Amino acid sequence: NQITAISGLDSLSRLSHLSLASNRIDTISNLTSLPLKYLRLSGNNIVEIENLETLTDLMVIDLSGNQISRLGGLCGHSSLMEIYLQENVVVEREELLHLKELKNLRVLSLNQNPIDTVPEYRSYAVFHLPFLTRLDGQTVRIEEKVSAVNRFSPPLEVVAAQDHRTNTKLAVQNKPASLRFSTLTRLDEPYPMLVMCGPPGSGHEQFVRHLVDEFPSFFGLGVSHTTQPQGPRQGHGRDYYFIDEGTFNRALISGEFLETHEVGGHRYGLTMAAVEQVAHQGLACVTHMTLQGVLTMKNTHFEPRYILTIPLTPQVLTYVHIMDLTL
Ligand SMILES: Nc1ncnc2c1ncn2[C@@H]1O[C@H](COP(=O)(O)OP(=O)(O)OP(=O)(O)O)[C@@H](O)[C@H]1O
Repeated sequence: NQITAISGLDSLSRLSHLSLASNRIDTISNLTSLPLKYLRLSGNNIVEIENLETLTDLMVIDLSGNQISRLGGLCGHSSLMEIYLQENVVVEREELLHLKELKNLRVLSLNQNPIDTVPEYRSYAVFHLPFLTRLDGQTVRIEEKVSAVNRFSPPLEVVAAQDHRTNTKLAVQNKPASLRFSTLTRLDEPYPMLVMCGPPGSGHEQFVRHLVDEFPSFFGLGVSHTTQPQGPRQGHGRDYYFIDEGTFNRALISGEFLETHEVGGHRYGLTMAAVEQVAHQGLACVTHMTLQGVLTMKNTHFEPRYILTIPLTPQVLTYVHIMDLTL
């Protein structure tokens, strides 16, 4: 039809299905008093999803074929099960975050929107809207859900495996083979190495330092490289090798690292050379790292002993629980 505005429906106090598709409506209005469950406004000129706050029973909304770019107006509609928004102008994938709280949402269509071409859009949607069963007309497969989680919130094992794969590949490709002191030990007796780990603030770093100070004829510190700025009490080559992002990347690409990890926006990595430097002195290498670093080390040919330190404060115990420790 040629309807340009919604009006005259106020008295329909039992109206649950309404279709005003293929008209010339540009604003959603005058629906607030209706107990709508199904609302079809496809093929209009609507720019904004608005004035729907009171439609708390809404289960299906079809706004396909409009000019909509933002999804904020759908937030809070917890009874919504199906949203049709194909052929609109949604660009930003962050718009999907407005739908995160819609726990009953099973079907979402956003095909033929610019968002369609945003890299990893589907995976992003599947990750943030885990209850969806159909997205853009296709069933959401369990494999997609798993790979979306691995992409956007990967379990430590996955991060560690990827880290190990990268470092091993680069080391094999870009580093000449050389005789290593750490591998000159007998086959039945691998190079002795100790890795301390624990949640932030657990004191594993001080523990390592005490070990090296008290038993200098047995332990040597495997000093990691980091992009974190050097603190006033920290020594270059003693606590860490403090390097910038570019130097870290070059070392990574040339296959220097056994493992790398990012903590709090800073990067950390233990190089083969750092271990070799200790092995060369006939000492056992002791070092400290995060849990993911440990999991990467477990993929290497080294067979360190691992010690986990956990201060028994409630915050740290929560952290340990979150990390799902399976050392
Ligand atoms: N090569 C590495 N790989 C992975 N993690 C590392 C590596 N080197 C250091 N880390 C870890 O990075 C984290 C941050 O290091 P940082 O020196 O900032 O310690 P911190 O903030 O003082 O924390 P803590 O109190 O746990 O020592 C620590 O848990 C440290 O063990």
